[in-house]
Amino acid sequence: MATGRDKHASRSLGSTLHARIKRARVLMVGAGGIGCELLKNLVLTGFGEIHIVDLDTIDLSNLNRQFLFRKEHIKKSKALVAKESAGKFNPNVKIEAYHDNIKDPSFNVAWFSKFDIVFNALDNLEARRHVNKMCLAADVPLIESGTTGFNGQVQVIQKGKTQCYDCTPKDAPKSFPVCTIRSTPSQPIHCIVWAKSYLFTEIFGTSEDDAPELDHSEDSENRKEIENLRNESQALKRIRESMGSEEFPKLVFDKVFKEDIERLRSMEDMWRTRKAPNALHYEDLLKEVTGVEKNIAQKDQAAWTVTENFAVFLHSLRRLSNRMEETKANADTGNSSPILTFDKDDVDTLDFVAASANLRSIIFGIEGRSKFDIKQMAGNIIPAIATTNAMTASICVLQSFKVMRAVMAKDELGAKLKDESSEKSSKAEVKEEQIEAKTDEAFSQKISKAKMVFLAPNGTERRLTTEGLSPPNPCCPVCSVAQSTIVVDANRATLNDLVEDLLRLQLGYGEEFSVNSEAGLLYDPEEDANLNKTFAELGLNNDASITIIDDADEGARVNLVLHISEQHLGTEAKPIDLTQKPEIPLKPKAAPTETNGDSRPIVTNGLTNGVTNGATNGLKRTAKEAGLKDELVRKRGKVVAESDDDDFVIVDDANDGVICIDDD
Ligand SMILES: Nc1ncnc2c1ncn2[C@@H]1O[C@H](COP(=O)(O)OP(=O)(O)OP(=O)(O)O)[C@@H](O)[C@H]1O
Ligand SMILES: [Zn+2]
Repeated sequence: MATGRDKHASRSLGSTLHARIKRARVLMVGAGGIGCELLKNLVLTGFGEIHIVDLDTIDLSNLNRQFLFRKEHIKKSKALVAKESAGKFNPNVKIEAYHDNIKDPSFNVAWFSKFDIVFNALDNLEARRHVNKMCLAADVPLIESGTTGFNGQVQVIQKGKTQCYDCTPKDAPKSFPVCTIRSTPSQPIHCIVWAKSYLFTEIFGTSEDDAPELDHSEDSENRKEIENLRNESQALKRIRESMGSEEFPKLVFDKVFKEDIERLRSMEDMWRTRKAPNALHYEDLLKEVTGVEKNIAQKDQAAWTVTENFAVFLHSLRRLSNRMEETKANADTGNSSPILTFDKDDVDTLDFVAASANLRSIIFGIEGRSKFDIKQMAGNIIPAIATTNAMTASICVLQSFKVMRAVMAKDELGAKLKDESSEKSSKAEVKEEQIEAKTDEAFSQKISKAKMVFLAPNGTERRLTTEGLSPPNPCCPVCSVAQSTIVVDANRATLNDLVEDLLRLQLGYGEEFSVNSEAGLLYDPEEDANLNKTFAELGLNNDASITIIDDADEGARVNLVLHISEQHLGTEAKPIDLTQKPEIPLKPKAAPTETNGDSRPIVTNGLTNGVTNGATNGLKRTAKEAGLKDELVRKRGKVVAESDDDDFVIVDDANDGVICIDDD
């Protein structure tokens, strides 16, 4: 019988569901904007055991919405502080915190399978995809959520029953052709991307090729210009070597704001339909720079003049160069040169990018932007809205009740059928598989009540819409796959053993297929350099998985995911073997999923908390169409305790009203 602190939750949910929730073990990945809200909800609902994983530490800019954190927590682990703060709300809940990356191999399939539900509260696609994959492998339900500004989204994912995170394509990342950025900018964003992904990285970072904003797909059409641009980058790299010297700022300035511009200007064809750029002159600007206000860089709302930009450029370049020199001097290993990365909250890097972007804009006759605007644009910032995170987190919990009901239905029916089968063993023997099928049916029925929920602005109001869950996409490269475990003696087994013996001989693969690890391609017919390497040399250790993609023209099979179980096998045994021969169905013919040509769905770059799934029109429907009931607030006293339907009732016992939220 629930008492005290449990009473409200128990009466709202019904004592059976609430009792199960108290025994539930859940995992929450990410303790940021959504995570803080979600953890508070989970703790107050009474989920018995909550594990939190977050790799990050608390930053000043988190405090406005991540309310479990205070000023004194800055630089401390998000996971640990979230545990401390939320633990105080309900001492009956056990919380475990890990300051770690969820992709760490210690969080393996066996670890994931210990949870009843996993909640994603992440901000990037890569981590989301990883958790999606792990939950599929461990057969644990996943509640995926994301927000961008006023938009929020929650998706329930269950292996074999619903779409997974990768069943639908994601929006392509925002990128620009290299030539637009390097030769023919026409908008402020082009100059900002140039300053951040080209100039800054060439001088202080690694290489421009790493920048996701740069799209190289049109390179072959502009071969000559791309060659010129490559030479320019090389020349800039050489200038980088004189960092710290007196003439360094002038060398950089003359290179990128004068010489490169004069070269571009000389290409008359380029400027027939565009305004030609005008180079800037260092000496002219230097003469005027003494007149610039000292604190100009702090005036972040104003558009700076050319001289003001020049002053901020010089000053930030000096600060960044000094930092590089200091890091170099303090570095233990003298060989590798230090690098800096752009961070919107690192004022030196922001000043440099803002001033450089504006100087380039001036050259190309493009309107300048304030430092404040550039911070938003360069940081891909869509402001995080605390209320969106709070609403989204609460929807996650409402959906988790439906999942828990499905888990309960399965458990209860399973126990009942097992009892029956043991009691009346000879007469009404219920076979193991029949029990499995029946309990699975009970689970499916219940989980079908879960919904995909969208939150969107509607004028000055917020609108919630729902959509039924879709079945898995039969062409999904992540969930519509065959899986198996292989035992591997990692020091003896080579990639060739896998390709020739296991895949070709035992499983009948033809010529056209590829072997891929999380890190990328290991083998295909054109890439055979790794064949003689052992699994150990390739870093394929225990719990890693590899994906075999069948590229046969006819009769290609679905992707095969092989989980590695590392074992020392005697020298007389094969160094690699299957534990069980997997059934690998053929790929369906029609391919409804749009892909980018390498069997991976098109992806978003996961801005802010990254709305989870771009492929829906759910936001366009009205609340009525979506089946939302008008009557959100009901009369006091209508308590749905012990009920098995899907009404959620929040009961306020203090005689001041009962609010009943029907989320069907
Ligand atoms: N691979 C990962 N493993 C563990 N935690 C992760 C991983 N990737 C992201 N996270 C965490 O997910 C959380 C996402 O929260 P949120 O989107 O609010 O991000 P933030 O960095 O706190 O804020 P913002 O990006 O808006 O400045 C962050 O705390 C982040 O550290
Ligand atoms: Zn899928």
